[in-house]
Amino acid sequence: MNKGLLLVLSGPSGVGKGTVCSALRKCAPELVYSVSATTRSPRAGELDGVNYFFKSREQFQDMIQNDQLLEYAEYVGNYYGTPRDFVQKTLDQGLDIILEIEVQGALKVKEKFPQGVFVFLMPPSLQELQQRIVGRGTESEETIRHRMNAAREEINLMQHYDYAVVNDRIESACSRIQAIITAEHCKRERVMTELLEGVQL
Ligand SMILES: Nc1nc2c(ncn2[C@@H]2O[C@H](COP(=O)(O)OP(=O)(O)O)[C@@H](O)[C@H]2O)c(=O)[nH]1
Ligand SMILES: Nc1ncnc2c1ncn2[C@@H]1O[C@H](COP(=O)(O)OP(=O)(O)O)[C@@H](O)[C@H]1O
Repeated sequence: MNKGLLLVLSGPSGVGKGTVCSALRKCAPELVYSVSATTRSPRAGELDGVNYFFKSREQFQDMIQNDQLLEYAEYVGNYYGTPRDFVQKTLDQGLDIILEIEVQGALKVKEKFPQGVFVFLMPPSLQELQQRIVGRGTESEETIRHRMNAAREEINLMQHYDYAVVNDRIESACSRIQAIITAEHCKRERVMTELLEGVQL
């Protein structure tokens, strides 16, 4: 059986990763979403096991020690990580899975899974990015400053990704990501066909 596609959606905080993922859930319901573990406190409305698995620092350290995370990173004072088993099981079932993670973690996944598809979500401008973070109203002024500094560094790492998608309009960003998924499936099917036909690659 063909393995599923591992899609990594990354980009600076506030660019709209969560929003685009929510929209993708509606227009691409066949995609499976990886739920991360984090030491950050839940925001209003966030549920354990749905938005994140909320962990203490000790619990998170245990997950690291027991090799339960595919990758993890410290981001603005908190740990975030991808539970490994769920990703592996989903791919083994031939299903596509999407990881919505920050840039350091994405680059670690790339080392382990170079066959993954790495998509960098870009803001239309840095000014618009700041407006989105401020507009969301979930962060203090100091955290916003940290996140904007992190964003500048993260955008510099865009060249390590397979695709850059501008999140100007949510629907457009979703369509672009869906087109990438379709193209990657076609590419893999073609490679498989050529291999089966004994074509020299
Ligand atoms: N490396 C890594 N980053 C993650 C993971 N889960 C979430 N993140 C990223 O951590 C950053 C902060 O997430 P969060 O506190 O929820 O803020 P928000 O995404 O800006 O709303 C974002 O860039 C997330 O994409 C994960 O499992 N691993
Ligand atoms: N294409 C867009 N146009 C305008 N606002 C957007 C767009 N995408 C996201 N937003 C807004 O930007 C803010 C940050 O989005 P969010 O999905 O939380 O970002 P991230 O998950 O990357 O941190 C939210 O208030 C969201 O409603």
